Amino acid sequence: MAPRYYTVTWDQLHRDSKALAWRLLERGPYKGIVAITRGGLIPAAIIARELDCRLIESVSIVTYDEEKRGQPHVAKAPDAAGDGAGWLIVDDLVDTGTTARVIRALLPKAHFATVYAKPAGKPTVDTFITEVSQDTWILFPWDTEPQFIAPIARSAAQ
Ligand SMILES: O=P(O)(O)OC[C@H]1O[C@H](OP(=O)(O)OP(=O)(O)O)[C@H](O)[C@@H]1O
Ligand code: HPA
Ligand SMILES: [Mg+2]
Repeated sequence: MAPRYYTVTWDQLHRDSKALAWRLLERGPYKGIVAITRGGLIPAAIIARELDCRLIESVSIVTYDEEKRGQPHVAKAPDAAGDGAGWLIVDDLVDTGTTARVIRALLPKAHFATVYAKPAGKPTVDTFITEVSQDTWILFPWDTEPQFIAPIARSAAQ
């Protein structure tokens, strides 16, 4: 069966990331933010701006090739952040929780936040904003572009 899609625009991503920043504010301050590249980079930048945090660390974990899941691979481990105490980890979403489990093993004491969460990944995340069903693929603005779509009447006639 073709996957369902949930399209996120830049504007929506900005608003949802700001909503996450509001929720995280009461738990702070944080020593710094660990962005999980690449998907966590833009939410992390928005949250860092709102929390007035200028220390940003990155971790690169590669789990997917487009929509196909593989074995998680740590392409870049954190340089600072120790065991994660006082640090905030930010990613765009948790899906199966595979990436989250790897980052939690690296930084067990950090607070882990994502903008979006699917049910299977929910137990691995401390704070998130919007839940999306497991059979839905989230289309982020950096993976899409606006294009011509035929009128409904024309596509329905085919
Ligand atoms: O909960 P999971 O099933 O692990 O899925 C979530 C992870 O998958 C995506 O990253 P991806 O591996 O596609 O790399 P990217 O961020 O560089 O696009 C997404 O950005 C999360 O990091
Ligand atoms: O639903 C998703 N959208 C984009 N990237 C992802 N990586 C895992 N799940 C997803
Ligand atoms: Mg990612």
